[in-house]
Amino acid sequence: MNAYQRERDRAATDPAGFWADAAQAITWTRPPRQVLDDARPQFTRWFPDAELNTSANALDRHVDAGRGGDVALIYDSPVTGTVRRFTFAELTDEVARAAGALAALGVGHGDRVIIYLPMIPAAVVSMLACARLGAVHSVVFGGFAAAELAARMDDARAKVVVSASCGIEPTRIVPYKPMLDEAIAQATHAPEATLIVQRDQQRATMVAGRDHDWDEALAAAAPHPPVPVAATDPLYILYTSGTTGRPKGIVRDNGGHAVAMAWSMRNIYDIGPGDVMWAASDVGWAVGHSYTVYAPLLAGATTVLYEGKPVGTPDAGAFWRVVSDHGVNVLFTAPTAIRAIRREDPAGDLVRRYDRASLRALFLAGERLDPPTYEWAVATLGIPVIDNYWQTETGWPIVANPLGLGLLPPRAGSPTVPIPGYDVRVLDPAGEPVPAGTEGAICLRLPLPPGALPTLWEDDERYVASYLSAFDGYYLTGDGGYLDEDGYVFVLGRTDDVINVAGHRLSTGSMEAVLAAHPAVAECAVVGVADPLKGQVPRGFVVVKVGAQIAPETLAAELVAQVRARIGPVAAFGRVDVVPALPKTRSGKILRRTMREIADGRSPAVPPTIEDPAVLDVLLPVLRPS
Ligand SMILES: CCC(=O)SCCNC(=O)CCNC(=O)[C@H](O)C(C)(C)COP(=O)(O)OP(=O)(O)OC[C@H]1O[C@@H](n2cnc3c(N)ncnc32)[C@H](O)[C@@H]1OP(=O)(O)O
Repeated sequence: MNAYQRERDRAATDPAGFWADAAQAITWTRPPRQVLDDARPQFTRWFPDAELNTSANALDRHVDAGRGGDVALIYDSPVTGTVRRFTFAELTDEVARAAGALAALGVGHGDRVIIYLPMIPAAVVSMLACARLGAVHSVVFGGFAAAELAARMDDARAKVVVSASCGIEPTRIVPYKPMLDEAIAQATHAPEATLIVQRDQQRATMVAGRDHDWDEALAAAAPHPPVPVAATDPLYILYTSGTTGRPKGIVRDNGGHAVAMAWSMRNIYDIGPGDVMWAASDVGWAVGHSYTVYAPLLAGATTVLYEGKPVGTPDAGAFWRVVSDHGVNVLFTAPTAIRAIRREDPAGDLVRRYDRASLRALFLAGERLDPPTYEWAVATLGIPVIDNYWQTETGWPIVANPLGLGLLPPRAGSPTVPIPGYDVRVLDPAGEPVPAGTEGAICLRLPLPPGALPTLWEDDERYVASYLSAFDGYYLTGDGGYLDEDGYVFVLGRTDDVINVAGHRLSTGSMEAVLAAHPAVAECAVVGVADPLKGQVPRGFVVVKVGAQIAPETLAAELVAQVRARIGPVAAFGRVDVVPALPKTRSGKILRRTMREIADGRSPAVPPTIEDPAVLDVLLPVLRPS
């Protein structure tokens, strides 16, 4: 029996003992006596009687252990030409002062703080400052527009927003502050105050009495000590797209999260004190939360915060330059980033230009890892390339090849095996496990392990309806796939209308809501179609109202602009076709899956309940231009 099998079996047969041992990696202000509270099986709570502070575990603990001079955070920003290193002592001091500044604005235990920032140190600092106060942060990715930001402010009822004057994209300055002002104007629960990082590239106009300068506030603040919180208290809310337009507020607790992060660093990513981990994901995504901010610091490792892109800042060698400059041991990114690099540097000339001796493994997640990208990375880098499958909801890998426990033989197309703590089952529509090799719904037998979502923010009902109601006793991932006879997991893709664009999970429903709001649109559908770079991109199809006087190209341009303005550039919504009708079932359900299959060049599954098959014949040349 190998180390993986031993850990997997122990987590399955003795979860309390397994996670009690894992909890030893954390410093508790009140150690757990109870590991698992399963009294309400749909609402498992981990370490229900324990107390800790996550920020103290990520920072102060390492300073107290004499490692204050070790580097905690490297900020590398090719877009500003800056590299800055923070030791654990310096980062602790900065975070304590940021916590003091937030406290001076009235933020305390349980209050919500929205963080809308580019990839600058203030993003990491403000997340950890919230954690220090026992406040709940909610980071919103900068590529979302004002309406999306306002929706999150309202749902979280945020007291304070931390933001910046601008972000810096390779070809333009993105003014964040006007977007924030617009969101505050739209929100029904406007925050009481904001803390704004003024960047020299574009300074922001401040609203007197509401907006406070980040640098000045931190300089004036008294350092705040860590506040012990219940392990079950929320650490953060991270909104993610569901099938409807309304985002889901994924809740992460403090205790289970800290334990899961620490366990995963050692056993999956093989990272410990003194190592350098670089998760090249925006902190607005789950990978950024878990593996750019919390997990490396909890493990006492150095993390890299990169304000740049895989290509264009300045070229496709950027990732290997960062690896070489900072001695990165493990790089974690999304397949789309590797596809972008490969497209510009197919022969790997730029890869070979840099010393990558430190790099032990490349982890990839966020979307399906297509075989050509995997094979290119293996051949070009000559190190293990490890697919890992998880979700914003789980916060850490469900399926991976656990480097720290000893790599298992990889199998093409599989992210390998379920991680200890996750009981992965594939079910048929009746909820029965299917035989090996048979496709079905990928589900997780309850309870979910520590670190996975305990519920949705103030919405237990939606949590149950979204994830737990399809099959009694199981969490529904929303992905389809199969297990092979050796338990390797194969993930085939979403079974609902959620799409994945460049590793960003997006709702087609929210895009359809924007299209439907146009006065000339009678009906619409948005489907995700295959894209060689981004994995998927959304395509819109609209039917105009009888008598609407608008040229199709004008309507299309207006709709593209409106999706960008309402959802943001992250949607990558660039194409709308005006069509005479949409294919539907007799009960009126639009056949989005059939449309997607045609657009992707596959043989479409046309249900016998289709209302008018002739509609598909008319759509064919639009969906699949020859
Ligand atoms: C396992 C759990 C999870 O799945 S967590 C999610 C994991 N996913 C990820 O980490 C995302 C991976 N993807 C990426 O990091 C990016 O897509 C990479 C590969 C770096 C490419 O970035 P980029 O060239 O900006 O393309 P994109 O498609 O992301 O951007 C689309 C438009 O949005 C813009 N944008 C992007 N970031 C920001 C930002 N922080 N602030 C403001 N705007 C932003 C981009 O400029 C781009 O705009 P435009 O359409 O070109 O005008």
